[in-house]
Amino acid sequence: MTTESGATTSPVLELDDVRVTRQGRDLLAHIDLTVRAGEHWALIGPNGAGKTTMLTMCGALGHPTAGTVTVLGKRLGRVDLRDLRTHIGHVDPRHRMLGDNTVLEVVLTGLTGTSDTVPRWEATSDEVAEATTLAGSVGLAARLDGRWSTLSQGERGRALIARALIASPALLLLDEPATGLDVAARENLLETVDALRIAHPTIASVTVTHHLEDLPASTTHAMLLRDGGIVAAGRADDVLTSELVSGAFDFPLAITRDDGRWQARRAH
Ligand SMILES: Nc1ncnc2c1ncn2[C@@H]1O[C@H](COP(=O)(O)OP(=O)(O)OP(=O)(O)O)[C@@H](O)[C@H]1O
Repeated sequence: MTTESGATTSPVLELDDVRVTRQGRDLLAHIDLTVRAGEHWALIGPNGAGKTTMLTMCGALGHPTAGTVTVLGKRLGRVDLRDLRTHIGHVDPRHRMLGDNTVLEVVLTGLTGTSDTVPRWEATSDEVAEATTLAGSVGLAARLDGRWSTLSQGERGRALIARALIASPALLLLDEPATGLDVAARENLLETVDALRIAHPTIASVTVTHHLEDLPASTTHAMLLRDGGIVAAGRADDVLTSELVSGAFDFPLAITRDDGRWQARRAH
């Protein structure tokens, strides 16, 4: 992103020659990534390519075996992981809620960074107002009192996005946000993501998916991963081509983009 003065903003997230080795095997190697404010990256690759491992590094949930991860100029390893995480909103549809809290309570747990309400912690009236506004912005205004156990998968996904946003993160990580959603719920979710990117223009995001159909139209950049390595990375239209995506999935695919959205079919 370029500011009005023409200066390029400093990166929100930087991975420099990252390697992750587990049980003697490289799950990721030679990974470089720079994400700037206002950029929305898609991380795409087949099963086992290393997407989740990479999101773990982006989210400061673990240390790389080699290389560096820097979030907002702070280097992982030099500062406390928990400090870095306060700037990162991580939306994982497999998120486990401990108690059967209401949507409003779930959104407020984004302020305490916990998976349940904290005893004796009470939100201020401003915080409750903000949580209410955010729940409304993801289409949950009528479900504020709805309990987690009664929410649909799509509603849970949207509640988790509001939960992530309440901490005003610089970086939003979305781990397969459309998984398990029916087509209407997916379209609602993607519209929500597009809208929040307009409402929060400086936020940066990284979204993991196997399906190009699950990418919001507001995606600006993409990285293709295969076997723990980068196949291609850069502007979405340069990376999400039939040739490069076919290479990443080792399968002949024809990629089209219509009205901002992508589609992948077998190439004949
Ligand atoms: N702690 C670990 N120890 C050993 N191997 C691991 C560990 N975590 C992940 N792996 C392996 O690393 C590879 C990459 O896993 P990862 O979950 O990052 O891939 P992915 O691209 O997210 O896959 P999927 O699309 O199936 O979710 C897989 O082969 C997985 O089995």
